[in-house]
Amino acid sequence: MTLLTRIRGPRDLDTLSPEQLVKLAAEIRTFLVDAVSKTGGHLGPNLGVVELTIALHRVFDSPSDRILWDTGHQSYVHKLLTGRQDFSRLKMKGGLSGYPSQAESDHDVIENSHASTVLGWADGIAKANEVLGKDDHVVAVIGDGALTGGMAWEALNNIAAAKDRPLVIVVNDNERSYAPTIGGLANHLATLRTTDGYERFLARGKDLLGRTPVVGKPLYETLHGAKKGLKDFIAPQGMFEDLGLKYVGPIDGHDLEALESALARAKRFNGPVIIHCLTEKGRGYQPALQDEADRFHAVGKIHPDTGLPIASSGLDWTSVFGEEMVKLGEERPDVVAITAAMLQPVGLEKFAKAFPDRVYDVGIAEQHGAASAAGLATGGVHPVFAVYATFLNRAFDQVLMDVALHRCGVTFVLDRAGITGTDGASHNGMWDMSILQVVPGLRIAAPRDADQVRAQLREAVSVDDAPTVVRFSKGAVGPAVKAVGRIGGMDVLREPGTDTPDVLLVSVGALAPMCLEIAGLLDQQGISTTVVDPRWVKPVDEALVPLADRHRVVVTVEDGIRTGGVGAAVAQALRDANVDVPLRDFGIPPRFLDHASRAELLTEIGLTAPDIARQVTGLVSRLDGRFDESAETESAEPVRD
Ligand SMILES: Cc1ncc(C[n+]2csc(CCOP(=O)(O)OP(=O)(O)O)c2C)c(N)n1
Ligand SMILES: CC(=O)[C@@H](O)[C@H](O)COP(=O)(O)O
Ligand SMILES: [Mg+2]
Repeated sequence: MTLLTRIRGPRDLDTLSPEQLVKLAAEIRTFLVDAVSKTGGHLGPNLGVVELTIALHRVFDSPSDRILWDTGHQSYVHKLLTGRQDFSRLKMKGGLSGYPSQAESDHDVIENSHASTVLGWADGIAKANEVLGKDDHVVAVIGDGALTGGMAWEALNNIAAAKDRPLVIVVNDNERSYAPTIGGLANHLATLRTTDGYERFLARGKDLLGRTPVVGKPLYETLHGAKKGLKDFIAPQGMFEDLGLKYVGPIDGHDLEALESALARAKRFNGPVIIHCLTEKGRGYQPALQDEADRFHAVGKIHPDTGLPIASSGLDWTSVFGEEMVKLGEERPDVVAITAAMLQPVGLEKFAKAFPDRVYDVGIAEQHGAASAAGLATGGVHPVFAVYATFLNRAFDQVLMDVALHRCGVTFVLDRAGITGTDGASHNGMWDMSILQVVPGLRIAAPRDADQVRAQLREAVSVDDAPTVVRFSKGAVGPAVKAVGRIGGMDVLREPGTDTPDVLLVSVGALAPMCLEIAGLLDQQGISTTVVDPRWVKPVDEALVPLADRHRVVVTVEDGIRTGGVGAAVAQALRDANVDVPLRDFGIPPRFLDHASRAELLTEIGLTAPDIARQVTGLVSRLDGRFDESAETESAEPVRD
């Protein structure tokens, strides 16, 4: 029986002595390394918040007091202390989410993994408490990386204005996002970090002066009484104080006593207060062989003792992009790159090494990244903004009104496009082909394999008067899919074998192998199919409508939301041309998908070859006047509304 197994809820922490709390922290670290090395997950961030989370749950009374986590990837310890200690299926279907989950616990609030939102939430909950006369506390934990996001400063501006509205902000400062956090804010935090902590100075002063004869005691009280002046003396006026926020720190984020003391003081403070905690990402984990540059921010399954990955994923989409970017960088001195604090995850590490002066890490600031890209293009260079598809959502207006309206030649490379799965609903890159459909002039490429990534990236950066998008999936690249012909701008992947084909199957991006499998299954039903890959899915290829007119049915298959997606755009093009051919569009339902593997989710939403072939067979049978009930069964869609 370990101390950890005795903790069934936060109040069980109250029974532990200081020595037991230190032991508990050690047990939690051992648990995290053992569990997360088996499942994969955010090992580093959680190793860094063990003491902080214990102290938070001892000082505050969750769930009546709200403890909110920015991005939520560092909430494993919070889960362990709030009754969730089965990590055997972490991030897997039916197992614990890798982020807070209201369905899992009343202790959880913010489920989405998009950074920099926690202060907005906290501001709102604090206002609601005020309206309802509730004196519950609100605590927001935000990382130094998330603090570089613009939303955080919009919220701080509001929070600082309400001097009598209690709100505790814990800055979890481990100096890194994936890599070291960039920018003026990071520099300012570094200054504060090096300042002799107010608490430490007082403690040292008390100790030093307390030891001197009587004269020492009054002097200490005098100093303590003049703490404002003292603070000015020992800590430069930080911008937080300039904003009107009480600043407490820096606090050693691994010293339980110091943490509890600071949090208890903040709890009594009748206004917004910032606790600046210094933590170490990956603390306590020094595997023999692997010194992860990103301090084990997000690991796959690893050997716990070496830190090395259990399995390599082979050639992945990200690497193909990264390699081609280096070649482009050599050929095109005007090509520059932008990342939002994710240089390595988006594949720009090699480009940065080759061209250190032509890559910009803007912090977790996608909106700024997009607006800055408009400036870069206007200034005469061609920016390639590499970003996860889901994170571009928040920069939609900048793409529309800064980049597209001004016809800027900017290329957005969207990694993790389509269903990613295990990081939960907010990480699926499922919205880009829908929301970007409405951007005038913007073109979208969906490469189907490695060769097409290389080719379409080059086509994209050759466009200097409009935004271009190249979107591809997460993980290993699928097999090369060769074209057998070309119609307009579209690659023909499979000829129908007849002059009067039944189905035109429009295959989008990485789903090409599945679309060829669908055509094979239809073949077995005597249904002839032409498979085309439009390559550029926006705008709809001019040759697609006349081609559709030569078929009985059009089918589109995309790894994106159906609503407003490629299928919808093709349907509109057919309507605009008065081509009356039935169309069935297959894609992701417009709902949030609970965490599971990509394969499990594709199966659950019916985005598989057998499911689609069955539905298309039913459609064609109906056209032939034969209706086969078994042919069309609604696919299970256990997704959350
Ligand atoms: C809008 C957005 N952009 C990018 C990411 C990817 N991301 C996840 S965690 C992380 C780093 C967060 O750094 P920090 O806030 O300091 O937390 P730490 O991991 O250091 O605890 C990033 C960039 C994200 N979750 N949300
Ligand atoms: C929390 C966050 O947004 C990232 O750390 C993300 O989880 C990484 O996703 P990948 O594992 O797909 O790179
Ligand atoms: Mg950090």
